[in-house]
Amino acid sequence: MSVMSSVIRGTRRLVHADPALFSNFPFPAVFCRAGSADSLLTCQPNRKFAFKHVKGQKKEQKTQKVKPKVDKQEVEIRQGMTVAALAEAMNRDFDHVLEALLNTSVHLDSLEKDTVLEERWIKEVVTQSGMKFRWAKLSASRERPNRDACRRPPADPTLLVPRPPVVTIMGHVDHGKTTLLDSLRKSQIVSTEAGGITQHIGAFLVQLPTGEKITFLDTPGHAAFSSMRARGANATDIIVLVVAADDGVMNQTVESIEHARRAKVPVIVAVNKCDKPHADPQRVKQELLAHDIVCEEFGGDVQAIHISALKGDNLLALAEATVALAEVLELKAEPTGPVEGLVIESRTDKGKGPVTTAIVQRGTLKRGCVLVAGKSWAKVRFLFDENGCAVREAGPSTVVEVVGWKELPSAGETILEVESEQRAREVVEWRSHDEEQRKLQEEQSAIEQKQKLHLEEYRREREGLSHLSWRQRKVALYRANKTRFATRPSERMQSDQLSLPLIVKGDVDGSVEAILNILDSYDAQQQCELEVVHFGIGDISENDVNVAEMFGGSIYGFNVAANRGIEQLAARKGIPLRLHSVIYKLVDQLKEELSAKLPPLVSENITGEASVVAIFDVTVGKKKVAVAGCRVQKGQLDRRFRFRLIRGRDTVWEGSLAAMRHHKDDMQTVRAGMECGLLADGDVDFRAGDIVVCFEEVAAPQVTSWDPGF
Ligand SMILES: Nc1nc2c(ncn2[C@@H]2O[C@H](COP(=O)(O)OP(=O)(O)OP(=O)(O)O)[C@@H](O)[C@H]2O)c(=O)[nH]1
Repeated sequence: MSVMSSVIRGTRRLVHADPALFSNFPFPAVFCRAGSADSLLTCQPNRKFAFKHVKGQKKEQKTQKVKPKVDKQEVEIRQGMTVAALAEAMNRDFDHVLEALLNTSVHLDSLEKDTVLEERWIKEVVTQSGMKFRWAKLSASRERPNRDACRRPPADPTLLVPRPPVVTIMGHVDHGKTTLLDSLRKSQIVSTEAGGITQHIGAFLVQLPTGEKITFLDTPGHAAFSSMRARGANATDIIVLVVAADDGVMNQTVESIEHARRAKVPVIVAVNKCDKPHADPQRVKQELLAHDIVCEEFGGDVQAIHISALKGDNLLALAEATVALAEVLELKAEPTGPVEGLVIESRTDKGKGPVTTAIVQRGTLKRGCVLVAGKSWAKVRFLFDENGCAVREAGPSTVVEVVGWKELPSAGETILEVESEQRAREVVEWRSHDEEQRKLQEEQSAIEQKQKLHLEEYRREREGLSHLSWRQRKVALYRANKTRFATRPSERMQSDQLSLPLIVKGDVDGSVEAILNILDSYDAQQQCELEVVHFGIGDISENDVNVAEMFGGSIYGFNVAANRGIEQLAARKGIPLRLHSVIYKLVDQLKEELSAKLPPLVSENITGEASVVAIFDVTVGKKKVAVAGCRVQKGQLDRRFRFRLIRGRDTVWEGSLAAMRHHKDDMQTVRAGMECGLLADGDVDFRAGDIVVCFEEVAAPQVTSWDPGF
């Protein structure tokens, strides 16, 4: 129960009080009647209540005014303190802070232990409690010396050695990227993929008969994974743009060209499916001109190789073109010194723990190296190549799986080698601190903004109540706020607004990111709110089910499993558990779930129209009522349906009929060309010349207006 409500409900009864009487007390005071004697109940900082007789005690009050100052308790305060932190700093409890804010504009019932308080309220609580505040030496901690790790300056050119190109294959869905990668590494990935869509970034090394090497990154083709592709492009030296010769330039072909341009990466065109009867490689090259990809035969510098990924035709020519371009680019890196690289993908492996696919960009990665990436660090325990074989080291342009991370770094993070575990901890700690400070500042300004709005609202509310006494005003405000309290997060489920809280789980970081990116496009909040309350990597856990239960939400998993126990738990709690391995099926089901939440759409089906020809008065019981004599002009009138009376452009009545007759017979339906008498259910002022429309109300299921684009 809130402090305010406990006050009003009489736990501490309010009687009239003159504020001047207790202006000297360190804490808001309230009067109450204790037994028969009028007593003043003051709430002292130590939260013990002291009773003092009011009658004839002016002398005593005067004495109090000149009381020598006692040493006030000092409270260390800082920006962004939560209610709990302030209470702890004051050595008081949560209720004490609430009570200190009782007569302020702060909405007490919206305060939780972890609510961040505005600076002036922190000060208010301290001074109201008869204490004094001292700013904590926050600035010292905020201005901590930067202990971050960063990339080294460019290497001395004499230390650089040639390195293999890192190549990303991009292109429109189904144009043959996976088949091309598959042919290049002679494996069978395409047949094992769920739904035929590549799900995460892998990588492998191709060696030409002449000894040159190429590192290929395997980038998913589906639209949902575009951020993953963009990341691939950023780690890449060359992009092989696959365009199907029978299909030509499509949306994602253009998107891939844009990625390449943004990342300033040169392109080689692989005109694929040239074995098909309707293949037209010339058309592809012409269409590419419109996107500033000018192939060599049109006088440009972009190589275009005609291939058949399926049959393996001309793949060597493609590889040779890649190596030739790499030579022009003079790709070099420094193989010594601290390692620098990039996380291409990250996932949690049941046996190995947090694992990343990483591309080495500088230095040579070895077992035992200490790495940092984002806010996690690793002492490299194992390195594996694309075939799952353990390797001792990985030089520039090599992609390896790194095992040994303490936490899972995110895809796209920079990997940097540091000298020791201690240094890694220091970097991670600094980054966490830095992020925390930044978050705090953002939160603080958001809170201040919110509180400003609250204050304005509060002032507006008070303006209307200025004629009331202090006590009446409090009661009125309390009553007015009751409705607002009813929509606190915990009670929001009772509000009219439809909502679908979601828990999203995925196998790898990139999958979760892809799903969240799709959810970002959700724009049907006015129909049903969609709120991701929790997301993460890994199989569905008991915690996920509990969170879903708490929020009344559904769990969506992508490429993850739920064991029998979890399934049973979810079923017992009535939590929808939706597991998918194909992204568009997941989205389809989400759209279905959203649509199912919407109320049916009621539409009107007009069945007939009649014109009012004359009005007759008939007696029903003792009452005279008007019957409209009509001629049906179109369709038919049906007594069971609803009717509308139209005069000129206005609708003057809408409702049901009490009776519909043809001559003396009660009719269920009356068709076009027939005459009938209509008696409305209720008083209706029919007039000759009015139009009567009969319509049926049809309820149809509503479909969410959200269109994620596939
Ligand atoms: N005839 C012919 N078919 C091909 C060729 N390359 C790919 N295909 C077929 O085209 C279809 C799509 O190929 P994928 O390799 O899955 O295409 P993708 O671009 O990787 O597709 P996503 O992973 O969905 O982005 C498959 O049925 C392949 O067998 C080719 O050179 N010739």
